[in-house]
Amino acid sequence: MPSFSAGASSQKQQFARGRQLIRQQRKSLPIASVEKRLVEEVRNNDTLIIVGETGSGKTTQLPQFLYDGGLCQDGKVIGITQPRRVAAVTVAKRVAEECNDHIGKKVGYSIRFDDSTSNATRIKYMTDGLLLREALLDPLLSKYSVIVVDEAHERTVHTDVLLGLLKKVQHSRANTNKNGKTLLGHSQNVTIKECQGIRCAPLKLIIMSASLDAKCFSDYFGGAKAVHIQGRQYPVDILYTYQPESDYMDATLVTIFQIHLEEGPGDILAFLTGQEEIESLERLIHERARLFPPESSKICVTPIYSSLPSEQQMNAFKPAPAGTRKVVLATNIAETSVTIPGIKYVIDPGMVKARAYNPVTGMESLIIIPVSKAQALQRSGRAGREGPGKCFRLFQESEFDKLVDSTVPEIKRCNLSNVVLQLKALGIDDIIGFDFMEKPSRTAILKSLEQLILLGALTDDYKLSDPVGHQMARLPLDPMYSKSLIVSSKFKCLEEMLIVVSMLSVESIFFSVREKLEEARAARKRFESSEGDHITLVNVYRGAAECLEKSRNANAKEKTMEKALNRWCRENFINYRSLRHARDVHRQIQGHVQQMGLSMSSCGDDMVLFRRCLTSAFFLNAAMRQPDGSYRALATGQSVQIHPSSVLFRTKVDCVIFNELVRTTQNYIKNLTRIDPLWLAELAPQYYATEE
Ligand SMILES: Nc1ncnc2c1ncn2[C@@H]1O[C@H](COP(=O)(O)OP(=O)(O)OP(=O)(O)O)[C@@H](O)[C@H]1O
Repeated sequence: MPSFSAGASSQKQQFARGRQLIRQQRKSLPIASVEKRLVEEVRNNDTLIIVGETGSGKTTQLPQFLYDGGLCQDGKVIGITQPRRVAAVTVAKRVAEECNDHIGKKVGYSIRFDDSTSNATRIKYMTDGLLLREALLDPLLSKYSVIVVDEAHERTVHTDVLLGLLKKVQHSRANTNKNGKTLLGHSQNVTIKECQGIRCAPLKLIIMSASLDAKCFSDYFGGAKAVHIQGRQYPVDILYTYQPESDYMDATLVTIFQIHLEEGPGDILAFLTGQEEIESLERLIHERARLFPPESSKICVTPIYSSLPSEQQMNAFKPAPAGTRKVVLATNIAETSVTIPGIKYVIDPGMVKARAYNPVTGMESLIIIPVSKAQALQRSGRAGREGPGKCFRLFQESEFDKLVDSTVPEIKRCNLSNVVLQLKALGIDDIIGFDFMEKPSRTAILKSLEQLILLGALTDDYKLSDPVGHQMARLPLDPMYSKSLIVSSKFKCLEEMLIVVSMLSVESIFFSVREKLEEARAARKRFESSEGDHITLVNVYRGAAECLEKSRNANAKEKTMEKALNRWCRENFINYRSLRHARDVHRQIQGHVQQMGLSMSSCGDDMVLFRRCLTSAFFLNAAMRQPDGSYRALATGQSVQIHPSSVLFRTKVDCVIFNELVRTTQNYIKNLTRIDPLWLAELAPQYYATEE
């Protein structure tokens, strides 16, 4: 059938209709009626807390109001931080569209490894982690007139550090105004020097969310004013189950099909806890959908989770093909801020994967726990954004009442090494005395200081070491991974370590399907190394690189090469999405290490050298086999088991290093490599050597 395109005049009409629609939508948002008042409040208060229902227009409208109200004079920028990359990108694109402009001009976004701003950008969406990094170079954040910390209720570790830092910056800028000279940190010369002589207008700070405890934030900011925006755009019906659900995955599957068969048009958004759950549910949906007669309406599934490459994440935001119902399977990255077009139904099983930390042992792990009331509210708020919606909570109403109001701030349940390293790099020396909104425990801070000294990032008197500490602070990675790259450059195996760090930053490189378990096992055998998972991952990455090299040599175009890689992945039961993401991360980190001047080198087939290097980097995560067959983590004394996904599962190696501890029914260690226990004292004498 021939395809037709609209003529120029009809295109113009369509465009005008689109603009008209956006204008109407903006006008109908609850926040629109209080525009003047909000701008006034921001003028009159240096710090303001804004609370308003999900979808009331806070994230997209407030920055535009402030821009129109003249708060970007003198080329200053309004910065809006988001806890998640996907929100920063999609909201910025929407606001650019509302401003009838291209992204990167008046409105832009900046996230790690992806900057879409220019000198013309006045409204800048970014992740909170990125603003922290900017503060390393510009301690007064002098280009910003206003900073909006959005979704502050999430209390991610970055948000909490940022709040403490912004409080300090506000104070410093006020003082700079008076004396023309200020001091942000207590001891770092660079910071003092850079701040001298800069005169900045006071920094306006706005804390925003649909579900935050305004009093708690107001107290922290010296009695800051809180403003409540009334009203929501569309109603969302909340439905609960009559009975408790024992298997939330199965309950989600059943609910998806119940909606598909019984409810009117509209897309579905279901929240799961991680990539593995999402991929397994995706398969189950496809299997069940095949049982329907071919003429019935179709389902199209799009996953969205943090380790999915950005352009694949964006598929969730595209409309489903005509006659199809879109089912978005998401982790909590789609829980706040985002508007996914088409979504009318939300399914919330009420569970989330969260970080947990034991400050005494210093061990961090991931556990699946019930969501908080604030999270449940945010999830239901993803419906009702373009029309009335429904939220199916897969638990009883009485269970909802038992949920905690808000999640324990991440800063209280994570390893603080990264936070401490960043604060040190910002010139803040007294970590225990730092004005955190909620102080992490003293034990946790001391533990991380100790870890950073052991990793060589801090000197014995708690100063950032030169060059290692400074280099580690520049890498956007967990300190242990940053250290592994620096160490590997000395061991002359940076190439291999770069692969390992990239592959470890994605979930589930291997996959298998129930009907093809044997085939998958055989395929995996081709990559397996009896030395452990790290070398196995290197083998997979190199196998993929060889496949790409072959098609490059055959002069294939980029698209054809990707297709060949996709095929190779399928044949080898490798997760194509994860591998692509790993290649992406690889490219980005490679850029960083090259900038730092680390020399690229490969150990070739000398895997003893590489295992020694792994030992030297991850010595804090070593475990020894016990007579009963279990393992004991040497740093913490915890009893652990090898995870069934490891190539070393069911082997009897004496000593291993590992990268991850997962707590389910027991403590499992994942991503292991066999090492010689004698290497520990030799390569990490600061930790293992005993006095003679
Ligand atoms: N990408 C988009 N496509 C279509 N409509 C959108 C889009 N982004 C926002 N909207 C519309 O703008 C409204 C306001 O969105 P906004 O993100 O500003 O609300 P919010 O108050 O910040 O919500 P939340 O607290 O959930 O982040 C949405 O409810 C929706 O109607």
